[in-house]
Amino acid sequence: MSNGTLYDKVWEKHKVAELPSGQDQLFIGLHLVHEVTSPQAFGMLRERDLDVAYPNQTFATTDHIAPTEAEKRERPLTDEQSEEMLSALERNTSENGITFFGFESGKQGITHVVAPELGLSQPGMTVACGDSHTATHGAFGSIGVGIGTSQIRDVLATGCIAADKQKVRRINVEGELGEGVYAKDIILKIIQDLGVDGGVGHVYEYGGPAIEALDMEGRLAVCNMSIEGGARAGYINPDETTYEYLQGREYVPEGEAFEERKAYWESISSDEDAEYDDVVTVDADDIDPLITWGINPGQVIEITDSVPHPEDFEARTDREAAEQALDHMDIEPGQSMLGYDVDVAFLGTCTNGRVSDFEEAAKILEGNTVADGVRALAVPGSETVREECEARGIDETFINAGFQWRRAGCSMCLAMNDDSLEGDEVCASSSNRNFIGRQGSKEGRTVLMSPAMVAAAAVEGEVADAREYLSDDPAGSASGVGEAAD
Ligand SMILES: CC(C)[C@H](C(=O)O)[C@@H](O)C(=O)O
Ligand code: SF4
Repeated sequence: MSNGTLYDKVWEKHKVAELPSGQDQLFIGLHLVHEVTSPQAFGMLRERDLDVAYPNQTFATTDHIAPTEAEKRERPLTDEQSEEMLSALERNTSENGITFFGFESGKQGITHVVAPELGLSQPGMTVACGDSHTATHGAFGSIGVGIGTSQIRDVLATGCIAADKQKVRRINVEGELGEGVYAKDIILKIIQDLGVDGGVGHVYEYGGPAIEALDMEGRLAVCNMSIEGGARAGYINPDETTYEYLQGREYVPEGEAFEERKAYWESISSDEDAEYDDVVTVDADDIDPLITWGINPGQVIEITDSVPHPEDFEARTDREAAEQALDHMDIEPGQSMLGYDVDVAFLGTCTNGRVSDFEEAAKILEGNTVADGVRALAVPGSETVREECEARGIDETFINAGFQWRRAGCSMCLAMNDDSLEGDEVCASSSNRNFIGRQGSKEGRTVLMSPAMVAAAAVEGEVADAREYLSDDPAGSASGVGEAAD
């Protein structure tokens, strides 16, 4: 194929058959499993006396229910439902010969953090997981899809799913990010431009100079939130950054085998003259840090802008959503989000729980302390991330600033463990969803932002512009930054 996209090529290589339904039977190369969505699927296999078809291509970890306080990891877990899910996963994986990265393994963490760092996610693969953020793995140039329970059953039993091929939208991110502006801001900007439903029926191919300039961790953050933009998956063509990242990782072959694999990886990249169903351009030069003001990730503004009026939206549904958001967040149209009081600062998740995220935040925290009354949580995305941060002394910066330094898991991203908002607390969060009730309290309020912005909010006790802390000019002020960015 000379004018194909990566999506076309990888799809064709994994297509087993066309089904009478019109869907394709797609072979899945890597199946990732966690404790929340898998127990029922394993149960279905057991009922039919079926074996797991490809145990060697299936890897499990525990993340959503994982307690993040070391002493709460003792078994049995105090929360009965969590203990049940965890024991079920342990039994299901050991009975079926599936590798499980549990607490004792030293590799436990969020599925979408663990698989990339171990080198399990590789270019040209199809990756499936019973989790909507499986798009994350597309950062390597793979097709990562979130699947439901019956599809988990299908992958376990046959290695395949029935799937609809999507259209491909190329998103060119031109220019260069300014200081204090990150991958998270790129994806929030894309969602602001295209909307939370803009990607429906599509996968997003991200490219252009600003994407190519991102390291793998930044690319993972961008692809992670494809689903928040409504896309079925999101990916970035593999390049030297990808190959360099992969080399030497536990599940990546070495030597000649690596070179062979690399030749395949290069062959599946989108061709220069690939045809797309749609092409969109975003200019990275113009992006200021973004923060959400509402209750979905599309209700987002640049920090230098003010909260919109419901009348600014054309569609009635958007106007109503804006009214509901203003009411829930207790904010007024036209106001700035700068100065919005924050009770909790939460740094972690499969979007921004990697070493570089903690590193960026630590630059802001160095020599500063968390504001009085702010509860600040740093939750590494995996135990490997935690150990690396500790080896480099990054944890010290957090602890000295007044953050709690925790063990790995999803934590307050959706509060399936003990980490939860209380009452109408406001949380400055590096996560990916700000839906009502998402962080464990119905009245709780979530403001999504980059890790650096979370750190600045923790120090100020209110939403702040992290760039003030990064300015070389010690006299640099918020207004100075604002003027420069206008
Ligand atoms: C619990 C899980 C199924 C869910 C998902 O699918 O994404 C969770 O990870 C989330 O982020 O909301
Ligand atoms: S960190 Fe959040 S978004 Fe990611 S898998 Fe866990 S709950 Fe889902």
